[in-house]
Amino acid sequence: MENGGHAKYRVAVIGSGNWGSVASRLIGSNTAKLPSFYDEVRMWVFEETLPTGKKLSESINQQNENCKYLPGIKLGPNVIADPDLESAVKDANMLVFVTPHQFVEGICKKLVGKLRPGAEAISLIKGMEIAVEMFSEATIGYRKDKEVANRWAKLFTTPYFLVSVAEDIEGVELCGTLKNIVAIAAGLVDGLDMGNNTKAAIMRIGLREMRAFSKLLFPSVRDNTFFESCGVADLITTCLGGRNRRVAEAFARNGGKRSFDELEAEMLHGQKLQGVSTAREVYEVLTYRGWQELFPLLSTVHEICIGQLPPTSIVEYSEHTPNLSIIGGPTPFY
Ligand SMILES: NC(=O)C1=CN([C@@H]2O[C@H](COP(=O)(O)OP(=O)(O)OC[C@H]3O[C@@H](n4cnc5c(N)ncnc54)[C@H](O)[C@@H]3O)[C@@H](O)[C@H]2O)C=CC1
Ligand SMILES: O=C(CO)COP(=O)(O)O
Repeated sequence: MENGGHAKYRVAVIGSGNWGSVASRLIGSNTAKLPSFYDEVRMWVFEETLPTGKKLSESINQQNENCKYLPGIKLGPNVIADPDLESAVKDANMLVFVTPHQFVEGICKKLVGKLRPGAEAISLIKGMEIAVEMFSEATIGYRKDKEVANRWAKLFTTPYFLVSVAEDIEGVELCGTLKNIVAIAAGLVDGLDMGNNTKAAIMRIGLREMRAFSKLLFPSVRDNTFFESCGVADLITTCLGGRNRRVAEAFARNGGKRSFDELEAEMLHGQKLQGVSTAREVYEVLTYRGWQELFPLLSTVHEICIGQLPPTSIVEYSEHTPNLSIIGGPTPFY
């Protein structure tokens, strides 16, 4: 019998970028200790050839380290890189999705019919400095089944990484998604040397728009979710230190003359920005629903990213947007 007659869980991580590698290390450290999990964690690697000519997956397995996306950090002996998606997931009953969001659809299509019956999945949100074991935290959103949510929390929790659960899948997901747009706005403010007061204002307005947009789309979204780690804490950390912020700062310093794509490739060496594409996707929703004027910050970020407005518009949008008093004042849904 497995685990004294109780179910035993096998984990596969789908993705091996910066956060994917951190997550695999964290999970591997727990599965090695917890009897209800198999030790081995398979990490699917989107295969790349390194400048040395070696395959990334081979290098990870030889060095026990992802030299491209998380250099200098050992992943743990039970983390195995696997470039074959089907082989990586075939025995797993707990799947951790952690790829840039633009690749998820293609990956899911390839997984159709390949998974174990009853396999559960989670999509990861936030937490970066934990690779060097600095204190951090995260939130898991769930619907109804708290026992399942708690099992996932157990898989991730360590003394330096605290994981809580919130019964609000949409709210947790939207926090993690929308804050990347606000981080672009924060980076623009940095690139324009506008200082901390302006940046704090942008973060506050951004948080309000995040909450309002989430609640308009999904009335079930809870206010409290925005005070969890996935909300205000994730927003602050991304606006202070993240990749979206950093590239947006460079974009503003270049007066918007070099594109985000170009700066991403130059500055991130294969890592991917999420804020620019998310801003576009959210803008499509805003346009479709006629909500643009209600969300001037979210709209303006997209218009700046595509070169329709200059970076300075991030603090000028109130002049362009007739309905702007809404940002400062109460509305039915803010
Ligand atoms: N890095 C962080 O601090 C955090 C990241 N996240 C989220 O985790 C997700 C993954 O981000 P990271 O692990 O940081 O990735 P990353 O940005 O460090 O690396 C990009 C990854 O995409 C892969 N890739 C490139 N082309 C691909 C393709 N065609 N198909 C599939 N994969 C491809 C690369 O091999 C690499 O693994 C993103 O949605 C991100 O927003 C969430 C929380 C924290
Ligand atoms: O949470 C993150 C991505 O979703 C991390 O933020 P950055 O990509 O801005 O570093």
